[in-house]
Amino acid sequence: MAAIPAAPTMADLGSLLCESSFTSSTPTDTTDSPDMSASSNCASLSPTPPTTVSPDSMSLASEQDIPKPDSIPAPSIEAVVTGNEPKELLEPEREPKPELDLEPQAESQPHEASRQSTVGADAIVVAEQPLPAEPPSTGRPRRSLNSLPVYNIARLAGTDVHGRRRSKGDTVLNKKRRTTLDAGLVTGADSSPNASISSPAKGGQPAPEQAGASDAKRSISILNTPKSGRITKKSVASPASAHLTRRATRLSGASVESLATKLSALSKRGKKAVEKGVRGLSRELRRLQDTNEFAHIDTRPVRYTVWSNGKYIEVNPSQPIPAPEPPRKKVKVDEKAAKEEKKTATEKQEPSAPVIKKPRTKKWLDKGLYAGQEPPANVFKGLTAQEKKKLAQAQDLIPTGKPNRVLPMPMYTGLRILLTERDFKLPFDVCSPLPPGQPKPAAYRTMTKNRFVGDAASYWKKTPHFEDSASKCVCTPVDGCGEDCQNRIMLYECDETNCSLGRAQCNNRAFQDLQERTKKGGRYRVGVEVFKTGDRGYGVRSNRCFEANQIIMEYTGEIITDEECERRMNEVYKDNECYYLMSFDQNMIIDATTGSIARFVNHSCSPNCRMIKWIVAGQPRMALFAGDRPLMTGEELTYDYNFDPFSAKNVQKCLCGSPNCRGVLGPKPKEVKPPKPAKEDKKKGRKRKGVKAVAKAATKVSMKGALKGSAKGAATKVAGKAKASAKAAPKSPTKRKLKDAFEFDGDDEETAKPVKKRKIIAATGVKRTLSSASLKAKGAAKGAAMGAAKGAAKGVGKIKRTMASVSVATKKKTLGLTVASKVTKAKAALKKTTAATVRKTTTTKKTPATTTTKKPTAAAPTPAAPVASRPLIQTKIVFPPRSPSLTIVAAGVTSAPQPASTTPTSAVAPTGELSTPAPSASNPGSKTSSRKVTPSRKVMEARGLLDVGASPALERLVKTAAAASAAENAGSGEGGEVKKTTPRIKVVSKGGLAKV
Ligand SMILES: C[S@@+](CC[C@H](N)C(=O)[O-])C[C@H]1O[C@@H](n2cnc3c(N)ncnc32)[C@H](O)[C@@H]1O
Repeated sequence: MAAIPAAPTMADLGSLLCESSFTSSTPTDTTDSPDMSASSNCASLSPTPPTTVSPDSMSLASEQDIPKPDSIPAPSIEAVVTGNEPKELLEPEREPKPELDLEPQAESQPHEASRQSTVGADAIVVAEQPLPAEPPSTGRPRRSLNSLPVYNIARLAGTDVHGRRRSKGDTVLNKKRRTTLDAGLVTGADSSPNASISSPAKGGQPAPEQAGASDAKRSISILNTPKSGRITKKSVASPASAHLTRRATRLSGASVESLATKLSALSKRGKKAVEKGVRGLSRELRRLQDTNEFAHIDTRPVRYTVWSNGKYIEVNPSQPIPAPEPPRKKVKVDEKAAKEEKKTATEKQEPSAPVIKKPRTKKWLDKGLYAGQEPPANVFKGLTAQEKKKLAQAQDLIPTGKPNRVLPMPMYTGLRILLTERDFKLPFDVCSPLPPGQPKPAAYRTMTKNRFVGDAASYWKKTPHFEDSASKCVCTPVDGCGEDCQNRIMLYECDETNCSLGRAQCNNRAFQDLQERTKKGGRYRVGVEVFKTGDRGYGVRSNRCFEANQIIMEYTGEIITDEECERRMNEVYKDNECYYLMSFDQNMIIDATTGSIARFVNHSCSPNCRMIKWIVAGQPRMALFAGDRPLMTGEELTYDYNFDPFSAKNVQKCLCGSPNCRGVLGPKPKEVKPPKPAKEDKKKGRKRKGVKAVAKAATKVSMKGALKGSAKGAATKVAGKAKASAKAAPKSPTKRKLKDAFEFDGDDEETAKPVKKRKIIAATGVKRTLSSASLKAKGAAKGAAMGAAKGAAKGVGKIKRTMASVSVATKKKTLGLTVASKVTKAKAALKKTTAATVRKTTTTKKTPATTTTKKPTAAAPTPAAPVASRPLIQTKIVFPPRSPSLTIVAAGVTSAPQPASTTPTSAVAPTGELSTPAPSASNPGSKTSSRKVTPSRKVMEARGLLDVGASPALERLVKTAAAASAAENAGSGEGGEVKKTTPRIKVVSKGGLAKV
């Protein structure tokens, strides 16, 4: 029978709709039931459009037994384009039982929703039950079947929303919407190939019908199953369901032909009918065609309608869908705890007395930043004598008694800052350590206190310092062991045994301060930390601020003898790259290989710290002190090693980076520049007027006289020696060995020889210099009237100045020698001193060294008796020969003074070199007073040693220096004007120790 494609057939529309808009909602699971998967289908899904609008079964029936469509009472399976079809378009309504709503699953397949919107309708495939065994013939001509209104234009156009059935309360739509098939529940039905909608086949339908029904079932199954889009392998594999599979694929994701395309395939009449319906839509509605609402896309979750064991179970739509419960965590509940909780909960529930909440009152800080720190009742308490003096003068600073509650100054430091007129720095007390995780040096044994090893202890006990440190200073509470404290000058720390002042008044207790500061520990109190430098291994930095001259940390280690040092160098440390050996005292060395972190302090040619040796309670101790300027947080701490490399191969390149870097770790080769400073000095001297100028001139004359006089030999010996070496150094440094270039005379006799030679040369030079100088000093011959001794003394003074030799920074009352290493000879020490002090010649008065009469030794130009004598002592010691590889860090440990913490000295050379300590007055408390033997003020003034009107402090200074020089001479056995001075002074002369 030929197909009549004139009118849109039911199958066409069904096909169209099935293809375009439906997702399956079959009660069966195609995967579970292969039969079912292939058992239902929309008849119209057949690729070939059926010839009739009736379902396939019908068409098949009509094809086979040619039943008249009219005679068909009801199709066994009817594809209905649901909606509110106009009655004239609809078949006489048959109540489908059950009804399978093929609800589009907009949620899961949005693209289908869009297709649906295009088509604008849902479709319901109704499986009518029971199906008649034989469709009764309606008697209607078959043609009339073509015009059966089996499609719903309104539905297609999407206007069925507003249709009658809905307005009449028809809930079909709702049912449809909420109908889906629960695969799980249908499983039972799935097991039966004829279950559910396959029931029509049960009726023993003829094979074709059965096949058609089965086909329809398959179609439905495919359409309705929620997994229709996911065709299982089984279904795909089945050739019978191949086309279904394709359909399903198209349904699930293939592009859909537009409505117009579909319509074009319709017959004329069908087209007209459809177009009529579409045209009938208002423009607004047409615009809304694509909306979900228009397209009846329900985005609500799909409820399920189930078929269970052949029964249709309708789910109550009003029943809310229970939200899927999250998997419960298994919590171990302690029963007891649970019971208690219950109890407390019930107790809480019991009505209790209403709690009245008190309004909170804010607590205000009413005393400023330093709340709780009341100002001291007595503002003078805790101040030094000098500070008290100042405060008494500065009435403004004395509190009125009315406490300042606004923003008080730091209670115990503010006044000090004001009194010392120091700039207030913010933040002054802030500790800023390095963050954690810094590289750390290899583990080493630390030692917080020095320990004598071997013979070192007995060596020490033999030294004069051991006894002398007990000598009391004569400071008064007014001075408070300031700069003039004899202990301070001698570098002996005050304590109860050698200082009559109490702790509060004495400012010469640096090591005690250090101990108090650090005993509680903590980074701020310690104030320093090791850090890794870029190119010099480890170093030490400050993590807080330090005042100028403040003690920072102690250099501790094992105190060993020179012999032991050598042994260690040769045996223990022979492979070491770094040595932590510090020349300490005569025949004593501190080995900090086991020691404090001070050993990591690096060298700088412009240091910001000093390493100074002190005698504390009769024990030698060494500590790092801040230089003459305060140290800021984060600065690397350095001091001048005055490094003794001992041989050329041990010379290390200096990487300190300072502008005046000497280039190598070692003493400064150009330390002494003989003529230039002298010329400058002379020029400066000529410019002076008044008393100073006269004194200058007198000095020149006296020098001349001294040179001519009988005492000239003695006076010029030392000066000449120094001059010689100074001259020799720059002359031909390349021709000489490094040692010589560095002015290391060595400890043995071999090295002593060249010194003598140089001395001779130098003496000539000095003569020349002096003679030329004296010639220029016209009219200064009055000085010749002075005695030979005086002349000699003055001559020495002049020589010293001319050759940039020793002078005293009298203005600051500090004097002494700079560093001298254990191997540095007296001459080297002398030159060093002169180099430091020559820059201060403008303020130089008279050198106390001039008190020496006949034969000033190398110590003569260094007036600070105890301090100056130390390097001399060292130089005279004959050290055993060292291994050439021996490298010792020889630090300048003996020269710098330790000024009062509140009154920092400023006697520092512009280059940052250490200043020389000032000698103090003779110690009246000492066993052997030097008062009797020191020249009187008048004598010194007459000799030009002291300016007229000089301060008593300066007078004391010069006296001490003079005494030291005299002692030097006395020790040398050559006699002198001053025979004895303070018993602490021990000088060495020609290899012998002598107590003066
Ligand atoms: C006492 S140690 C100082 C701590 C050492 N940086 C360390 O890491 O252990 C002395 C050695 O440090 C090095 N050093 C110190 N200061 C230096 C500088 N300015 N330039 C080059 N090397 C320096 C030298 O190797 C020297 O022998």
